[in-house]
Amino acid sequence: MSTHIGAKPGEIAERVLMPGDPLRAKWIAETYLEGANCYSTVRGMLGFTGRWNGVEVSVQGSGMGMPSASIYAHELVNEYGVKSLIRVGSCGALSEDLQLRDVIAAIGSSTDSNMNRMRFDGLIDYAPVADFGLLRTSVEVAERRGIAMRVGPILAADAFYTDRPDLYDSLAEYGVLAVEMESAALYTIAARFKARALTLLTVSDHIKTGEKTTSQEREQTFSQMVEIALDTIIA
Ligand SMILES: O=P(O)(O)O[C@H]1O[C@H](CO)[C@@H](O)[C@H]1O
Ligand SMILES: O=c1cc[nH]c(=O)[nH]1
Repeated sequence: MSTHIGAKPGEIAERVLMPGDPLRAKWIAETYLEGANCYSTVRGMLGFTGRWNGVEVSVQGSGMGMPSASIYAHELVNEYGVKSLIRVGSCGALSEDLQLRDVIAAIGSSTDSNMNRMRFDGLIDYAPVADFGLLRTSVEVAERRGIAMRVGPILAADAFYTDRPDLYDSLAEYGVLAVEMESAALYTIAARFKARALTLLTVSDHIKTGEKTTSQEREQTFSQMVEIALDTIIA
């Protein structure tokens, strides 16, 4: 086992879905994966492996925020040989034309995190981006399934509760669709260690209108996003 994941060697598939919420991981495993087995309960951050259409897929909770997600992405890739990671998360919509439950594929992720500034000595504003192959496949899968998925840039923020909503308005003017809390770190770690990563999101909150889904809905009802992610990761 690694420091934060209790799986034995070989228990985690090369293809992993990563929700922040460990109970969303459990719901995905129980709802979609054939023969799902729980390989880790360390810190309650559940992980499961099963099969989707005959292909081994794992689902690993990653917690909230970039420090937590970085730990899981780093250990999955470096200690368990994971090659493809698709985050399946919730987000707050910044763009007026998004509705609750819309699905987004994040082509790139701006961030207010300091992690990459430290990586590049504050000299480079590194641009974390999705793996093009996974992104292209997810678009094809969404089209095939008749799901109107939006593709665009998002923000990965350190804080869920912001003191600077004005910055969200500015970002929306620059085409940023939504805010979540992990994708910039996920894309950076995948790039650094030669893995593929994509973030898919479902709009759980609307920052402009104040509409929101319940915690139970965030845990157990984002099925369109999960189905796109599963078909994409085995393609
Ligand atoms: O629903 P998950 O995947 O946890 O994602 C979003 O929800 C959490 C905040 O409620 C943050 O982790 C954010 O990125
Ligand atoms: O980070 C997040 C996730 C969901 N909803 C938000 O408003 N922010």
